Parts: sequence; C-alpha cells; structure tokens
Amino acid sequence: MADDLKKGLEGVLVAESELSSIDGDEGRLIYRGYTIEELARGASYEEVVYLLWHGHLPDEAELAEFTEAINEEREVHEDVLATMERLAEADERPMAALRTAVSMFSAYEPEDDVEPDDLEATLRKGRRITAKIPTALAAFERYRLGEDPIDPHPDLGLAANFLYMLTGEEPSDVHAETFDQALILHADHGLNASTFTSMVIGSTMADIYSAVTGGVAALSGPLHGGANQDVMEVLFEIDESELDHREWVEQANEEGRRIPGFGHRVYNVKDPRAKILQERSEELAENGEDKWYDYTTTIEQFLTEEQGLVEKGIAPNVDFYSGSVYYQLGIPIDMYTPIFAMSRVGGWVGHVLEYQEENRLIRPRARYTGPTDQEFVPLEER
Ligand SMILES: CC(=O)SCCNC(=O)CCNC(=O)[C@H](O)C(C)(C)COP(=O)(O)OP(=O)(O)OC[C@H]1O[C@@H](n2cnc3c(N)ncnc32)[C@H](O)[C@@H]1OP(=O)(O)O
Ligand SMILES: O=C([O-])CC(=O)C(=O)O
Repeated sequence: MADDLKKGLEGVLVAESELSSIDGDEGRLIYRGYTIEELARGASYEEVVYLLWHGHLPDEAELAEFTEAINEEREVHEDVLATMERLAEADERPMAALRTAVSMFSAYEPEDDVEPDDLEATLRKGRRITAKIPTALAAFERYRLGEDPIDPHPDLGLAANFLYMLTGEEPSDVHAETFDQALILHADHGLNASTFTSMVIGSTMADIYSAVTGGVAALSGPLHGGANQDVMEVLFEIDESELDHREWVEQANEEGRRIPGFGHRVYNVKDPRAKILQERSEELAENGEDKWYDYTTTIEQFLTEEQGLVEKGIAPNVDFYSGSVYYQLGIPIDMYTPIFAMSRVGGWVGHVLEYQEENRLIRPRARYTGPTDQEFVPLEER
C-alpha cells in the first residue's frame, strides 16, 4: 500500500464522474461536455439540474414534466415552517437553519420505506429536497423580518420564485435571469469539499437527506462556500474605512490578510465563473450602485497585476464577484452561502446517485504518528 501522504487529498483520484470537469490551467469548466459559458447563456437552472441528473439536456416535454414535478414539491410541512420560525427567533445563522431544515424534511418524506439502493427513489427524494430548500430558506428570512412566509408562485421558475418568496414582489426579468445564471454557475464543481462529503455519506448507503445535510454543513465553512459572504463583508469594511479603496487593499496586503474569494484548490487562473459574475456585477452597477463593483475590480487589479498573485496561481474564484451581484439583487448577505447550497444541491444529489450506481464504501486511512508502547495505569493510580 502506497505510503505517500496527500494532505487535503490534493489531486487524489477517488472516483470517475461524467458530471463536470475542470481545467484549472485553462480556466475551463464543463458540465457533461457543455461549457459553463454556453449553459449560463442559454439554459435555466432546472435544465442544468436535469442535465446533471439525467445525463442529457431535456427536450421541451421532459423539461415541462421535470419543472412541474419540482413545482409540485415546493411546499414544506408546517412543522418545518414552525422550526424555521423558532430558529429565526433564536437568531440562528441561515446556513445552520438550512442544515436543520434539510435534515427535518426527511420526517415528511412520503417514500421513507424504500431500499437504500432504490436509486429512482433517491432521485425523487433529491428532487423534493431541491424543490423545498428555497421555500424553507425564504420562510426563515421572512420570519427574521417578523413577516409571514409567502407561498411559492406557481408560474415562476426556481430562481425567480425564490426572489419572489423573499419579498412578495415578482423580480424584474434582469434580476430573475441574473439570479438563475448564478444558480447555474454554482450547480456543480467536481469533487469539492461539500460534494465529497455528500459522497462519503452516500457511500455508506445512508439516505440522500443525510448526504445533503452533510453537504450543507461542509459548504458553510469560510474556506469553501462561506467565502462569498466574507467577500461582501470585506467590501463593507472598505466602504466604512477612512482609507480610499486602493489604500485599503494596500494596507490589508501589507498586514498579510488573506482576501476571501481569491485562490482555489483546482484553478491556477481566474475562475471562468468569476468572469461571468463579474460581467453581471458590472451590468447591475451601471444601473445601480457602482462602488461595490469598483472595490472588487480594484482589489483584483492590485492583487493580481501589482502583487503578482496570478504568477503564484492565485486568482478570483466564483465567490469573489457573486457577493456584489447578490447585494445588488437585494439579497441579505448571510443568505449568500445558503443560496450556494440551494444551487449545489444539484451537484450533491447528482454525484451521490452516480457514485451509488457502482458503490464502494469510502474509507481512506491516516498514518499513525502517536505512541505505540504506552503502559496502562489504572485511573486511581494516575
Ligand atoms: C466555492 C469555493 O469553495 S472556492 C474557495 C472559497 N474560499 C476562499 O475564497 C477563501 C480564500 N482562499 C483560500 O483560503 C484558499 O485559496 C483555498 C482554501 C480556497 C485553497 O486552498 P489550498 O489549495 O489548500 O491552498 P493553500 O491554502 O495551501 O494556499 C496555497 C498558497 O496560496 C496562498 N493563498 C491561497 N489563498 C490565498 C488568498 N486568498 N490570498 C492570498 N494568498 C492566498 C497561500 O498563502 C499559500 O501561499 P504559500 O505557498 O506561499 O504559503
Ligand atoms: O471546487 C472547489 O474546490 C470549490 C467549489 O466548490 C467551487 O469552486 O465551486
């Protein structure tokens, strides 16, 4: 057995997958052979989830059936809503509320007596989770505001409906399309930490609710999905600082601060999704507040061009420009990471299903570095 240690599993191949592929040197991302740029431009989030789960882009009838199935499952049980209300009152973080909600959905799962290897049932359960996450999240936000939740809008797609359920107002086409595009960009990304977490859980043949709950938990950390909120907090810090934004980033750099939204385990160049989100951020800035876009571009220019981070393979990742986009869509900043989860559930379910088709328990090992010859001393003599 090879004894070379791969800390953080960097570059270790653990599975084969047809879902997505990343070329970290070229800055290229594909889902099942389609470039992320083409999908972001031409597809909807529902089409992309269908592609990830079923292996091909849906035709009109397939998409209509899939969308209807999702829309029918949007409502969440009143007990889940009551829990969201309690958690909002307790000032719980939205990512933790979401983790609790997903875990709780399973109590009301209509197909809870099927065999773990019934992958068709797992697919239907994954669809239910995907449909319910936006409803639970929006309800949590409404309760925090002291308002009642808003029922899902039957005529709106997943992205537009989420924005609608936050405010009760139908979003403009630009906002709905921008948000839908953001969901597409976040839907899958190989064996990132949260997807791998879901796969490890799925590899024990635990149910998909457990796997998705684990995915949400792993995504919440600042080294992973939590970075999008951290980026916005940096932008607020710049805004409140007495320094001009250029001076602020110089000082942060001198202090050795690690800027969130920069660096990636796989990309050595700018993330292709960051480029698309940057375009959206710029467009929104033209019709709204432009300072957030200015701050991000100043940081990027300073760190990459002047400090030479690009030569070190450190460039903006997907989280760098998403914050300023969501901010301009009016979304509260601690909902940014839950929104990432709302999208990435497509990847989590897809990878678990793909892995379980030819399942093997995931169980690596650690090199033992502790003592080997300890003499046991009874408690009363220690
Ligand atoms: C959706 C996502 O999950 S995308 C990632 C979101 N996370 C962030 O944006 C948080 C900020 N970024 C980071 O912390 C890291 O880049 C990670 C965690 C994403 C990737 O980490 P790893 O692949 O483990 O790289 P690691 O942390 O070992 O860093 C490698 C080198 O790049 C440097 N580096 C990495 N990220 C940054 C950054 N944001 N700013 C400055 N330097 C950085 C490190 O200091 C290190 O330099 P050194 O070799 O001179 O010591
Ligand atoms: O791939 C990763 O390591 C992080 C991730 O989820 C993404 O970039 O979308």
